[in-house]
Amino acid sequence: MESWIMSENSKRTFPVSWEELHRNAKALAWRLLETHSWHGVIAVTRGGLVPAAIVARELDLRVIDTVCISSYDHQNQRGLQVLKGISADGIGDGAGWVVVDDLVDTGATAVEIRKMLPKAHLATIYAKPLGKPLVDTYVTEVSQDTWIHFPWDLEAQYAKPIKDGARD
Ligand SMILES: O=P(O)(O)OC[C@H]1O[C@H](OP(=O)(O)OP(=O)(O)O)[C@H](O)[C@@H]1O
Ligand code: HPA
Ligand SMILES: [Mg+2]
Repeated sequence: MESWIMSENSKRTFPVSWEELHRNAKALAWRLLETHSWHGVIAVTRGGLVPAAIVARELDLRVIDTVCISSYDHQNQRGLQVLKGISADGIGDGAGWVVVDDLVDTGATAVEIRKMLPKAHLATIYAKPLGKPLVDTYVTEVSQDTWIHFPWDLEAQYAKPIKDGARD
């Protein structure tokens, strides 16, 4: 179930459950099915790994490559590092390939992917306004001041009652 909380740094916080992530990744697969017949999936690690697995399963794609890009330490953006480029042969400019990431925020990662794979189709589950123009397909837009917490970064724990100010 969706819920919104304000964190200490006054960003909106949007925790996403496994179920919601699965549902949204399947929604992304439906949109991609309508767009094209794909050669394969390129996952942007690490956040794109789980969404890419779900998309690959739904579209029956068995060829999966990764690009490894890192630019945040928790919520702090720093210099973007490309840790690994494309590995598979024959991907070329990316035409016919779908690149899957969990979200686009400022768009810095998407810009880097466009440099590597100018003709690839870039798909994310979530999109914030700054990065939205850089992706071809996404499922859900959230505001720029929202921080999305993905299920792999969460654990179940005690939550204060709403009356005590924990939630909106
Ligand atoms: O649009 P941007 O401002 O570039 O932000 C989006 C990127 O940031 C996160 O990755 P991160 O660098 O945190 O690495 P991770 O996927 O390993 O968590 C996220 O998974 C996207 O790839
Ligand atoms: O909102 C976000 N959530 C998780 N990782 C991120 N990386 C950039 N923005 C985000
Ligand atoms: Mg990432």
